[in-house]
Order: sequence, then C-alpha cells, then structure tokens
Amino acid sequence: MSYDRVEVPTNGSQIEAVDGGFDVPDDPIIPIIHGDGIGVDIGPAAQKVLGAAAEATGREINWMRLYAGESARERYDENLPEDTLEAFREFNVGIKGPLTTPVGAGYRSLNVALRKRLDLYANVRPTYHIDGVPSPVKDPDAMDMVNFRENTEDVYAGIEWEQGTEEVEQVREFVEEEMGYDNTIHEGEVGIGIKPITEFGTKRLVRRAIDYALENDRDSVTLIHKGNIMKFTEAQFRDWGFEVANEEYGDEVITEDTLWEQRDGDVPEDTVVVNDRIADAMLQWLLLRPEEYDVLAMPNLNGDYLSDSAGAQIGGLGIAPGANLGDGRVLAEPVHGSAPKHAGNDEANPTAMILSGRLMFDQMGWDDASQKIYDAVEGAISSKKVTYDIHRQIDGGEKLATSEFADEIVDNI
Ligand SMILES: NC(=O)C1=CN([C@@H]2O[C@H](COP(=O)(O)OP(=O)(O)OC[C@H]3O[C@@H](n4cnc5c(N)ncnc54)[C@H](OP(=O)(O)O)[C@@H]3O)[C@@H](O)[C@H]2O)C=CC1
Ligand SMILES: O=C(O)CCC(=O)C(=O)O
Ligand SMILES: [Mg+2]
Repeated sequence: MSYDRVEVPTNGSQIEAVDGGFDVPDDPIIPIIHGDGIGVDIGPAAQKVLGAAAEATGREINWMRLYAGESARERYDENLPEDTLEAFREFNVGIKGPLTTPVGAGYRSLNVALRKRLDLYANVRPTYHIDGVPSPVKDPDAMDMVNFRENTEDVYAGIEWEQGTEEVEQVREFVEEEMGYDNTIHEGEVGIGIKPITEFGTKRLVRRAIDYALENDRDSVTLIHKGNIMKFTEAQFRDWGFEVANEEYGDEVITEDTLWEQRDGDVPEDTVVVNDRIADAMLQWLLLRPEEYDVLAMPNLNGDYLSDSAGAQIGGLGIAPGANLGDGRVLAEPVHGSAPKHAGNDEANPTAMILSGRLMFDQMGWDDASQKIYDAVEGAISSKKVTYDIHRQIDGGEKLATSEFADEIVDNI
C-alpha cells in the first residue's frame, strides 16, 4: 500500500489478523495517533511507556505516526485523511489519543467516524481499581466491570436535521401527517434526530460481551437499556440481546428469569447469567452495589454516559482506559476526550492512554508486557509521584508533569 503523507517504518513487520485473533511478530509496526488537545502530551508519554514495556519483554514496537483532527488539518488540510483509515485497515492493530469535536456547528465526531469507517463495533471500557488511586467511594475495589458499548449506531449514527431548515420541516410533516404523530412535537422551531438500533448491530455486540464473559470467567452480562420509554429501540436491544443468550449459547448461559423460575436461584458452575437493568437505576447500582455487576452491554449513548460515571469511581477520566474492537481489528483509545484547558501544558494524566495500550497488548497476546505496565503504573502511583488530577485528591505526594510521570512509570518497568 502506498501512502500520501505517512511514513511507514522501514523496520518491523505487520500484525496479521487470523481466525478471530492476531499473528503478532516481535517487531510489529503499530499505528498511533497522538490526538488533539492533551493528545500532544499524553500521546508521546504513552508511546514511551508502551515501547519500554515491549522492550522489557524482548520485543520492539515500530511506531507509525498517523494523523487526524488538528494534526491532519496541518498536513492534509482535512480532518480524517484516507491515509489514516487505510493504514489502520492495513496494520489492523493501533492506538489513538482523543480527538476534539466541536459542539453544535462544525464537523461531526472524528472518533465516531473512525469507529464506523473501520467497523470497530464494540467499545470495550474496563473499570477496575488500581491500588493507591484515590476514589470518592468507600470501596473502589468493589468495582471490576467491563463495559461493552455498541459503537456504530444509536443517536451517534448522525442522522439529524437542523432547526430552521427545509429538511427538518419535511421530516416533521412526514412524522405528523404520514406516521400519525399529530400534536406530538411542539409548535415552533425544532431539531430532529433518528435513533437506529438494529438486530445486526445489537447481536454482534452482545455476542462479543458474552464471549468475553465466558473466556474470562466472568459471572454475568447485564444488558442496560431504557426500554420502558424507548420501546422499539432500547427495549428491542434488550430483546435481541436475550435472543442471542437463549439461542446461541446452550447451557453456557442462563437468564436471570430462568433462575428465578427455578426458585433455588443457584447458578450452575461456569455458567454466565444474562440479566437486564434499566439505565437510570443502573447508575445508582454502580455506586451502591458495584460488586453485583460484571460485564455490561449497552447501546451507544448509555455506554458513553456510563463509562465516564464508572471511571469517576476508580480515580477519574485520567485513569479510565478503552479499546474499540472489530473483527480482526483493534483501535485502543482512552475514555476521556481532549481536555482542551490542559492542552500542551505537560500536566494531563497519561495513565488512561497507557492502560488503553495495555488493552491493545492483551488483544495481541502480549500478556507479560501488559502485566508489566499494570505493575509499573501501580508502583508509580503508590509512591505518590502523580499527575495533578491524582495529586489534588491525596495528602502529600509529589506532583509530576505528564512527561515526568511517564518516566516514573518507565523506571518502574
Ligand atoms: N474518544 C475521544 O476522542 C473523545 C473526545 N472527546 C472530545 O473532547 C473534547 C473535550 O471534552 P470534555 O467534555 O471536556 O471531556 P474530557 O474528557 O476531554 O475532559 C473533561 C475533564 O476530565 C478531566 N480529564 C480528562 N482527561 C484527563 C486526563 N488525561 N488527565 C487528567 N484529567 C483529565 C479534566 O478535568 P479537570 O479539568 O477538572 O481536571 C477535564 O477537564 C470535546 O471536543 C469532546 O467531543 C470527548 C470524549 C472522548
Ligand atoms: O467523539 C467525541 O468527541 C466524543 C465521544 C465520546 O465522548 C466517547 O466516545 O466517549
Ligand atoms: Mg464519552
């Protein structure tokens, strides 16, 4: 493949996607987007730590810089160049920092565009507590969840019409007059959006969540929806989710309803329980009884809200990692955004992006390098040498810059 403005490393080899996994050489070429805002600080920091963990386990990462957002506007005069998409398609496994999306007018989310264009349909966001990280809750270790968020549809599909346009009035007329929703929309200006939830999108996401639960000895998968209100989208997500559980997994999975019918309520060994919860109530259980929840599966918007909220319980957005998964493709990225007010100040916490790299290593089968990163992050934080976000929540300690904190982690590897 030839690229317009991307330098492909001359050393290193390609990670191949094979049989639902990856064939990973010891010198892989890995694409990376540093990202907008704090991406200029945390991107290089994460690259350094991940490179050091690879080296410490006898490997070498050959980084391939890719561009999106501001860095792409500078080089290509566009937000999401074809080079970037093609390189992720060719090299299969990569990592990105955050990309800014303007509120209201302006271009649509480049993060969402990358997920959709690369068909990275599952946004996986584990929420676990690392020793020494301060938390606003009494028992942060009670939370050990993995959030599977549908990544390609729901209100993030981007089908909406702006107030004051001819199009929005056409949609209003169609909805009111042809679809029978007369007197449902208030008079005056309106903006209208569409929320598609498909059987295809739901089932592949729920399948991925159940497979993960089975492969990782997890006890349950909870489908999180607002199906009491949105009956044909969110409730349908739940119904299709249960269909997958009931029809595709045999004895490996049992639904909560079946358990209740059996009355003794005992879960057979090695069986994953699939249940569902309504999204607003779930946000209270996250705080009150997190130990009862394990793997969560949900539509796009619920997953976006829930992952930031859960992240707060284990130390905040500076810590919370994530990865976008497709079939034979991985693009790791932190939960947080570009935090513009900290951009370029060398102060943001790189941990979320570093732990996202850990998720990427897990997908590559680099369990030893992944463990090294976990231990080194834990070591750095427990010595109380931390970035500002953690420092302000603890007594004493030393406040480090992003780059210094990355060096501290490298020293712990
Ligand atoms: N996947 C992506 O690329 C995402 C992109 N975005 C985009 O990012 C932009 C900003 O979004 P916003 O809503 O402000 O959310 P952000 O996640 O960017 O930041 C919100 C706040 O969280 C804290 N925070 C976030 N990341 C870190 C970090 N690494 N270290 C320390 N503190 C951190 C900061 O809090 P404090 O200042 O209080 O310390 C920050 O001001 C928007 O354009 C949005 O669309 C948002 C989410 C995901
Ligand atoms: O794309 C964006 O700008 C925000 C997306 C977001 O908040 C997320 O994916 O968690
Ligand atoms: Mg978000």
